[in-house]
Amino acid sequence: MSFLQVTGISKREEKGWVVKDVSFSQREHQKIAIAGETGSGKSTLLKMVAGLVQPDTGSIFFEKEKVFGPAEQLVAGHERIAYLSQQHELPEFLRVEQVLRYANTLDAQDAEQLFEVCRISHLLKRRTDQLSGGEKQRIALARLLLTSPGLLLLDEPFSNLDPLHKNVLKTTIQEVGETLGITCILISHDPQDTLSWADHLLIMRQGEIIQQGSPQQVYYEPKDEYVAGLFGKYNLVPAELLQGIVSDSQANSLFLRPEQLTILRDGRSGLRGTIVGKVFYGAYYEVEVLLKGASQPILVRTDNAQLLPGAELFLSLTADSFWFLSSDVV
Ligand SMILES: Nc1ncnc2c1ncn2[C@@H]1O[C@H](COP(=O)(O)OP(=O)(O)OP(=O)(O)O)[C@@H](O)[C@H]1O
Repeated sequence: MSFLQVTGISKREEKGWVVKDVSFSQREHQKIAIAGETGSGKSTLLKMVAGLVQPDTGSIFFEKEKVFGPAEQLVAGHERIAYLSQQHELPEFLRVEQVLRYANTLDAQDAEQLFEVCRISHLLKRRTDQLSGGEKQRIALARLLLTSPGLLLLDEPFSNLDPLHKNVLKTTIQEVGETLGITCILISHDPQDTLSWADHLLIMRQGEIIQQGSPQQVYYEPKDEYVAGLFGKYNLVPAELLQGIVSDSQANSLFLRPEQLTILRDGRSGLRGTIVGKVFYGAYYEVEVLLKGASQPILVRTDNAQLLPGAELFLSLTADSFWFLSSDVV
């Protein structure tokens, strides 16, 4: 049996199913991220895994033992599973070291290492009302880790953090896995967080897991436009524009991320088009190209600052393989 085995769990509230027949498994040290639109059931799923919300059906086994819900035991939760919520509440007007001392189950050396990993060693003498949001979040994380969990569940840990604090916390979470050997599941809205960190992604919609796979699979081969849109911009090139370029095109449209197209200024082959718009994003430009015969422009990523609206060009496809999607709007 897996490290974590979730089988057929569901949760119903007044308005209907919030989580519906969800099953997945996790190996020790495997990094799983959950993505999905707001209200798709991500937090409820994670709280059921933590033993904080009672599932209506199904079972959760962690390290071969059943995880009981709050209706099945006196104190909600599981002592080896830690859940870091979006609202990181710390007791007020205490020194950080006092807050941490109450939670500590580690010896002094291990606790010190943990404070280093969480980058809070310099904050121990501060009072909890003298901390930034990012510092509070790292202390709340350290407080959970002091209980030596085997599984750490992170529910939108980066929400409300500025880029600087977010980067520190991202590095911290990376090191929590590597240095302390703790297995994590992370919920995040931001594709940058999930794609770069996870080994495996679970995509939720209306309480169900609708796709799962590696970040590369989900990013380049999304099941539908809902999944595609969760991970950034994309193009659907109609099959009729691809004749002579992609031989196996079906009735569906070719799915391409903006970086899977290359602009050839002096080309003679590929998809012919005209630049109709251009936006600067710092590290790159995004140009809108209206293909010959198309009604909607497609997006192409480039670092060429010289390309201006009105320029005619050819686009070559740099995708390793082709992925087709129905272009029906979901
Ligand atoms: N205790 C509850 N009672 C009634 N409805 C609930 C309860 N908890 C969650 N819901 C509803 O279930 C749905 C899923 O909520 P959940 O918080 O799990 O989604 P989410 O994907 O984590 O959303 P977000 O990204 O906004 O945090 C929402 O429509 C929410 O309003």
